[in-house]
Amino acid sequence: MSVIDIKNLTKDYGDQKGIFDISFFANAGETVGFLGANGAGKTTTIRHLMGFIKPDRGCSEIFGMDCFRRAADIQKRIGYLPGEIAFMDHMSGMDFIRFMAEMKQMKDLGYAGELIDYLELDPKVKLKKMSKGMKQKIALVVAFMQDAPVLILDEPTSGLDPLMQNKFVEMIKEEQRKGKTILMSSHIFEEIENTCDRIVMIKNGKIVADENMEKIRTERSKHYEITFSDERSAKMFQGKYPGSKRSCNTVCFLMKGNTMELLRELNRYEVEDINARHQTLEEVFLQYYGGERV
Ligand SMILES: Nc1ncnc2c1ncn2[C@@H]1O[C@H](COP(=O)(O)OP(=O)(O)OP(=O)(O)O)[C@@H](O)[C@H]1O
Repeated sequence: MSVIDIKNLTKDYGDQKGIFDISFFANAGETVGFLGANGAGKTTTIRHLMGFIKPDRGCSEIFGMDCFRRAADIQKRIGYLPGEIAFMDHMSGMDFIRFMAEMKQMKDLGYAGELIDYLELDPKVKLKKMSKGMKQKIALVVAFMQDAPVLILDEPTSGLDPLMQNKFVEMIKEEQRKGKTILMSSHIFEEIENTCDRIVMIKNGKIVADENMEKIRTERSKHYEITFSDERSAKMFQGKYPGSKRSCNTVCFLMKGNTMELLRELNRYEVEDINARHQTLEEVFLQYYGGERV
């Protein structure tokens, strides 16, 4: 059953800006990565889901409720992390967390306390004195603290250092174990690769890909970089692998399967070095969806 359902959603800001005829869903317990470059339309879509924007056409639903008409009901049931956080600067982090807890009619702040400790956050500091990363941690606490069944996270790791990004990935894995439905926007492939079941890609306000992560993982090729002892061998080898690229003695190419055949071929040359790795998610998308970066 789909928990989040977006159907033909359109918001036209003019000048080809906005989102156009967007449809996708997130099933119960699924983590969907919503990937796109700056200005692609991620925040606009997410703000529709939160009921902040009235669509020009189409609709979005969460738990079968129309996101715009039932905004108040929906917001209560969603852990939301906004892309840009409008903080009350005079408050301390803890004041803000309490304020948000009251808005959500939460009584127990026990889980919020656990999250504060986990994220190594000092919530006594005034918001106006907090760095971007500290504010992002506050936003994460607010999004996760009510243990909501649905999490909608707009660029959740923005401003976090690598250590905290790893901690965030662990937080997501814990939520997945609890069966949460998660929609998470990002322009960072690695973040999505490590956490999501499915990837929806948006470009210039339109959905250009909707792929199962497992399918991408099994279908991706390996990237080989082979350095030969001399340029002549590199040229001969390159001739047998159309599509490969050569620079001096080194040949690079993508290949799926057929490792034995490759080893037999390499056996005929003097090889100095072999480097093999899986294609990154970014490379897979560039291969399938055109040469432009997302
Ligand atoms: N209220 C608005 N009025 C006019 N144009 C808008 C409005 N909100 C967004 N846009 C435009 O719509 C497009 C999509 O913006 P959106 O914020 O959804 O992108 P995004 O994918 O979230 O980008 P980013 O990664 O930079 O946050 C952009 O060109 C933006 O300038």
